Amino acid sequence: MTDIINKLSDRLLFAIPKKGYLHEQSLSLLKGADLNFHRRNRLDIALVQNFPIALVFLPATDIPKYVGEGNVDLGITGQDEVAESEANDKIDEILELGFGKCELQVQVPVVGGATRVEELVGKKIVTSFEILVRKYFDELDQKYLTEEQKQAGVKTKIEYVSGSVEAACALGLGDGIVDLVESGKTMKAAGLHPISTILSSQAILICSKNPSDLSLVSKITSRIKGVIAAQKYVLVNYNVQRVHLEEAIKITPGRRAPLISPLEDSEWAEVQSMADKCDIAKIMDKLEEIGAKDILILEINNCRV
Ligand SMILES: Nc1ncnc2c1ncn2[C@@H]1O[C@H](COP(=O)(O)OP(=O)(O)OP(=O)(O)O)[C@@H](O)[C@H]1O
Ligand SMILES: O=P(O)(O)OC[C@H]1O[C@H](OP(=O)(O)OP(=O)(O)O)[C@H](O)[C@@H]1O
Repeated sequence: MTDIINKLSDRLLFAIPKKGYLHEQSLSLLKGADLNFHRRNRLDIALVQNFPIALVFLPATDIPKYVGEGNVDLGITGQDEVAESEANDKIDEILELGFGKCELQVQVPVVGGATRVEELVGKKIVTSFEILVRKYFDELDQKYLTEEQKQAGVKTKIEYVSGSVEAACALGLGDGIVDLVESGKTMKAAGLHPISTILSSQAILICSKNPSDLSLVSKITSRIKGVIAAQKYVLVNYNVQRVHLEEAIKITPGRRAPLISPLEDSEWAEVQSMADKCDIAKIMDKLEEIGAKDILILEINNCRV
């Protein structure tokens, strides 16, 4: 351990979620960006072999604090965690990473629960997002509590729990909860439904205000951008009769323009173009309709766009 710590000076410190939803995808981003490291068993620091970078594995919740205070230069965490740590002004959000997408929602029992969020004012809410929920209900309290209630010191009570928030209503701990929702399966299984959304979140790359090596931050950022773009796009390759080329270009306009190459048969051309992965089924249907042949969809390993 001490030998690693001695090697930390002069290295850019990059915080990675050590477990949970953001862990695996953060590791695959590092792999795609070709940051090679070996993490020794149970050690939360790993030196990157091909860059002067040290990875520090920390809970996603704590990463905004470390980056905001400048103890760590770069980090991956959720937008929800940055907001909950009130770190928005202390860090720079460099890049949305496109994973860890979820919503922070106010949820109540389907049977017998409140129907509107105003009905929860003055009651008890259970959450792991104490700060955000306090702010959210302070505004509602201001708006919906009567003057007499305010003077009597009535407030919506926010109760912190560290996990399994969805169990709170059934156990009688709260009248509603505020928790993250992705597929909605956890919420549904607990007999809850959402009545309001406080924020939408995804994983982000954040940077301290004074990173130790700005040019290395830019380099890592553009590598990570390349990995994300490669996941977003595919390469479409097909042959089409020249009489249909104009329509083909409309279907696959590419990011700048498609590459058109002549074929031995002068009535045909080969077209190559980048396309959004999520549109690909529709694009293939349309290409078939204009008689395109030999349509190939190729994964992109990495790119700079
Ligand atoms: N179901 C989910 N789908 C997508 N993203 C999620 C989901 N749950 C959490 N996240 C994102 O991952 C971040 C970390 O949440 P997670 O529940 O994995 O925390 P953890 O590291 O396991 O535990 P702790 O809350 O103790 O830090 C959240 O702040 C959020 O940005
Ligand atoms: O909408 P879903 O796809 O069901 O995902 C939402 C669940 O995921 C997270 O919990 P996690 O698994 O991290 O466990 P936790 O309850 O202990 O935080 C979150 O707190 C929800 O409970």
